[in-house]
Amino acid sequence: MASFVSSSNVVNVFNLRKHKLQLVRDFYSFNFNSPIFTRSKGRVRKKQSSVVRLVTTNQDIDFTNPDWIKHYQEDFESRFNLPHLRDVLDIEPRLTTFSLNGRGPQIVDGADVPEDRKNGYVNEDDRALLKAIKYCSPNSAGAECIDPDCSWVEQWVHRAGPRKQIYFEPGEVKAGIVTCGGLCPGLNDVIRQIVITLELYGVKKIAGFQYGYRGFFDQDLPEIALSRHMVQNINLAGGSLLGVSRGGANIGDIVDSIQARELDMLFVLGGNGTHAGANAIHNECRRRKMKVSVVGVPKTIDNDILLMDKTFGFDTAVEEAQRAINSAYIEAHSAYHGIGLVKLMGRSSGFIAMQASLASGQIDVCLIPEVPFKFSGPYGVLRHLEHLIQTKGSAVICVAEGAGQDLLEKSNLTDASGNVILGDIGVHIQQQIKRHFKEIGVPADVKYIDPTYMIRACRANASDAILCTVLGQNAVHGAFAGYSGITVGICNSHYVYLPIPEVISSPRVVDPNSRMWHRCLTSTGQPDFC
Ligand SMILES: Nc1ncnc2c1ncn2[C@@H]1O[C@H](COP(=O)(O)OP(=O)(O)OP(=O)(O)O)[C@@H](O)[C@H]1O
Ligand SMILES: O=P(O)(O)OC[C@H]1O[C@](O)(CO)[C@@H](O)[C@@H]1O
Ligand SMILES: [Mg+2]
Repeated sequence: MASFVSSSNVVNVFNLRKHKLQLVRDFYSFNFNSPIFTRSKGRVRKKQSSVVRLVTTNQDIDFTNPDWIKHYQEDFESRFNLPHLRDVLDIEPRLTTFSLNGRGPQIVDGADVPEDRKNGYVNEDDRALLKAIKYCSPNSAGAECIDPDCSWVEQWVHRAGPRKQIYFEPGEVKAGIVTCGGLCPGLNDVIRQIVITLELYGVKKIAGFQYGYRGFFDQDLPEIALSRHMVQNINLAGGSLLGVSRGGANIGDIVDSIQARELDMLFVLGGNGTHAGANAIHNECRRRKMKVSVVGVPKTIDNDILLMDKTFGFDTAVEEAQRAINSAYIEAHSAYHGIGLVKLMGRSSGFIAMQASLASGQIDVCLIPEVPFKFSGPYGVLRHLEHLIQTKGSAVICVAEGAGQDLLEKSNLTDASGNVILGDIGVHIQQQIKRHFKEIGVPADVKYIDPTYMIRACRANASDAILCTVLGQNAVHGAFAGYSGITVGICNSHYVYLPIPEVISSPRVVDPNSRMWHRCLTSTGQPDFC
């Protein structure tokens, strides 16, 4: 069976549930020998009455149907429709208690909204455009096309922000916050902002759950009562006030615990795994007809959540990674035939390695999981290193932890959450380089730096701190608006709400055909290692 497209942004488009449209890799990588295309005056055209073959679905997109865009958009709209408590519960909204004037008096139940505050709320029907580029052809750099003619198809997603109508009585709300997975700069900023915004609505009971989902069932981990006073300065330090953990998420037990603790809202900060858990919690609450809003805030240093411009902590990680790269450069540059090697995080996505390489300008070779490479042989990395040593006298390599796993022995080991434990590509490369230069009789001074935990234990930089602030506020606005099973994000520079399944069906990855990867290659000057 054909595999799916690996470009994250194309995956978004085709990241479809059972009855949805799905296209196959060979279609989207434009296999021009495919029976569905013909060539005409150098342009690729689809053959008349061609219907793109679809996998795992009974439904095809027939691009010869003049209404296909309309159907596509209807389908898109239904996929991105936000799950709401109203869908399963008979509940009425009330006027918000959230004052747009910050410290101004809160609007009391039944009172008229003062004139000066009427225009500041986000309407439920407000939308933001997910994609901003119209590609002329599938051959345009980084093209994300739906049909072979790259037709312009508007894709609208829901705008985030405070609504005028809310679905909870703030004074009666008990809200919970939990942070799961690995650390990420900015976790404390988000916790802080959620607490502050909840209090602005008038919420008095805010519970922090300790060490990820474990905090819901481990009797030795009591809830932490959170208040503005308590979280005021937590953003000044990295880590998570609440602690994090992997594994141990039994959804039934967690929902029992939510029920027993009478939670009305749950804010879940975490990556793909955490969001899968949050969505399962949302579904179980829904099945039990519980009035609980479950809202995610994507936390992934790897930046591997679909559709989003970036996730919080990523910028900070890149900035920190540059320091390691700079050290590697100085070591390599100062040594006789110095080779600096830096391994950065990125299990399946090379964003940190790519961006840090671009930012530093000191990298000669950047290796990421999305782009296979040969290490030895005439077109391999080792041969290029020989060339760099001959011509420049030194070289610096940046490798993402998930890169080149095919060169290592598979361990089949997994961590507590079921994530595959990867082989150490950094150590492997270091050994290979040392051995190779010894074999060819050329001296090489290899210095290996692994700043893995240093880049994620630090506090958020300014741009991440702002992102965290907005995401934290929007998470609370989303819960009060009655949404559940959603997450917050920044898409195409606008803040939006997205249904969880749409952002976690696969990890977001670097598109090897994207402008950004090409810019990285321009910067490093590396050849294709294959
Ligand atoms: N498919 C799933 N369904 C329910 N819970 C899950 C699922 N996958 C992971 N979890 C739970 O979510 C929590 C976090 O998962 P994981 O360790 O994979 O981190 P993550 O959220 O992906 O963050 P990171 O980016 O740091 O890897 C764990 O407690 C794990 O048990
Ligand atoms: O050692 P830990 O805490 O499991 O985290 C390591 C993992 O965390 C990640 O940064 C994701 O958060 C991966 O890139 C990395 O493999
Ligand atoms: Mg994960």
